[in-house]
Order: sequence, then C-alpha cells, then structure tokens
Amino acid sequence: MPFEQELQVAKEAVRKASLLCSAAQAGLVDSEKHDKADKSPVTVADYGAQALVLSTLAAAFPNDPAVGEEDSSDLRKEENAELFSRVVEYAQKVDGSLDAESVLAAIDRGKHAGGSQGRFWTLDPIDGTKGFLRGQQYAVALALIENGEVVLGVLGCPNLPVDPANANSEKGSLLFAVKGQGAFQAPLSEIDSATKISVDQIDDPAKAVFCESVESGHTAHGRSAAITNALGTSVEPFRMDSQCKYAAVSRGQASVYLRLPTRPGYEEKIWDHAAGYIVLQEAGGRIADTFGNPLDFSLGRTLKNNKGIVATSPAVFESVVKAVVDSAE
Ligand SMILES: Nc1ncnc2c1ncn2[C@@H]1O[C@H](COP(=O)(O)OS(=O)(=O)O)[C@@H](OP(=O)(O)O)[C@H]1O
Ligand SMILES: [Mg+2]
Ligand SMILES: [Mg+2]
Ligand SMILES: [Mg+2]
Repeated sequence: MPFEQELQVAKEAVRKASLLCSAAQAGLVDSEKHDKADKSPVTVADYGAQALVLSTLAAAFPNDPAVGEEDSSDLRKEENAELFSRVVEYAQKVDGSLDAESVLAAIDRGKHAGGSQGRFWTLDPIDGTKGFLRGQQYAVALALIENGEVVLGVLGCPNLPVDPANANSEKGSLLFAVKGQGAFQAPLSEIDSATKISVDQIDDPAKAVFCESVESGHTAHGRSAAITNALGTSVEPFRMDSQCKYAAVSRGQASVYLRLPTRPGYEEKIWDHAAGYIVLQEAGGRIADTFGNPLDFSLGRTLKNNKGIVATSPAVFESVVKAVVDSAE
C-alpha cells in the first residue's frame, strides 16, 4: 500500500506526542505557559510535542522537510529558561535520547516554507491550545503534503471519546487517512485496532448539526447563527476547539464545520487544516472555503488564496456552501 511506512511512523509519533500532552495537561502550572509575540498562548506541551514528532520524522525520513507551527526562538531566551527546562523534561520522559540541544534542533526542523514542489510534513503540535488550557478538546495534527496535495493525515485527540455516540466512553481517539484508502479511527490506547469511519448521509440542512470554534476571535459566531437560521436548522451549533471538529464531521457526530473569518487579513495556516482535511475527505466529506473554492495547500505556510472553511457531509454540501456565500455582506 502507498505510504504504509509513512503512516506507521506518523501514527506512532502522534500517539507519543498525545501522551506527552495528556500528561502535561493534567498538572499544568504557570511556569509551563507562555505568550508568543502575537499574544497567542503556547505551553511546554506544544513545544515538547513538536520536538518529539519532528525528531521521530527526522530519524525515519531524514530528507523530508517540515512546516511546524512552533519555533525555538522564545525557548532560547534567558528569561524562559524554566519553561525550556520543563520542555526538555517532558520530551525526555517519552524519548530518553532527547537532550536540550536536540530538542531545540528538532523544533526548528519545522521552518520549511511549504509550497508546490516535492513533499513535506506539516505539524500542529497542539491545535486548540486555548482548549488545551481550558482542560477541553485539542488535537495533535500531522499531515504529509506531496506536490501541493495532502496525501496523509493523522489526528491525535486525547480528550475525544472513542465512541461518538457515548460521551462517557474511553477518551483518546486517533483518526487517520491516506489519500484513496479511506479514513479510520482507533483508540489512542490501541492504535492498531482501527475501524473505518464515515460521514452521515443527512440531506436536509435543517436537520444538520453544525459545529464551530469556541473562540469568537477564530470564527464569526453571529454569521453562523444567521446561516443556520436561513437554512431553518433547528439544532444549536455545538462549539469545540481544534481539528476535533473535522473528526466530529468525519464520524457523523456533526454534518457541518463552519469557520467564518473574523478579520479580513487573516490567512488560515496549513497545519490548522491539512490533517483534518484529508481525514474528512477520505471519510466521504467535502471541503471548500467560504466562497466555495477548493482549499489550496500548495502556496506556502498559509492557505493564502482561501478565506475560512466550510466542511460538510456530502448531501448538504451544495446547500450549505450556497447559504454561506449568500450570507456575505
Ligand atoms: N483570527 C483567527 N482566525 C482564525 N483562526 C485563528 C485566528 N487566530 C488564530 N487562529 C487559529 O485558530 C486555531 C485554533 O482554532 P480552533 O478552531 O480550535 O479555535 S479554538 O481552539 O476554539 O480557539 C489556532 O491554532 P493553535 O494556535 O494551534 O491553537 C490558530 O492557528
Ligand atoms: Mg498556536
Ligand atoms: Mg492550530
Ligand atoms: Mg498549535
């Protein structure tokens, strides 16, 4: 099967990073959090997970570059020495061969520019850091892009119940997909016992369940309310952090994920979407931006030709895209 080794390495790397994140989330203290220059939060777990995943990929595929969200510049500052030493401690607990220098070097393997040539990985070590800090949903998101196309994706969702129909079931789900091979899920505790997943077949948008970001800075909640009203949707949209929203649509827990721009100049990052995109596509879903255009992952570190996201099960795609386009001022 194409990408068999890549998938195996990616699943194991995401599993290990998910363990690190769970351990850190359980007892996070102030010295383990930091605000980046753009004021967004980052934690020991974001850095530790990026170090673990990118060092694992470097060992298995030394010639593959990576586009990662984090870089080591803040960790190298004297004022963040305590944060840095906690990162190394967490990374070492999972991989004893990592030391301070190799942690910094692994994190900085994520500086690739992306683009349309050859292949590269893209990693969001914690997607939904704000959800992680609230003790809620987040995801470790890893994807492989080849000649501008997403060909493989793995989502580690440590707080997502394994059984979509039972919120009290075991927490910790791993979702993955390779282009043309379908989408699968396994418990994070047993990543080799995977089952196929697929989207729902609801064809009446009035019956569709919508999901969106928790953060009003990341999606326009007012506009999504106008869209669901226009479609006659009776169910309140549910809010969840991170690419777990792609997981929810991929497993039929929701029919629609809307991400509606809040700031005109914001460019979506490829690591915020690549893994969720291929999982949902392989589960039978459809994805476009808020103008109905296909997502273009070939343009660098951002989706600079797209605005927002509309991700749905197939039977409601056309009507939801139309309602989103019609809702534009
Ligand atoms: N203005 C704006 N618009 C859209 N998206 C933005 C914006 N600012 C930040 N981000 C990105 O949002 C990522 C988290 O998205 P979520 O949907 O999980 O939101 S949230 O978790 O509810 O906050 C978050 O990813 P992480 O930083 O990995 O958490 C950001 O990359
Ligand atoms: Mg971030
Ligand atoms: Mg993110
Ligand atoms: Mg992140």
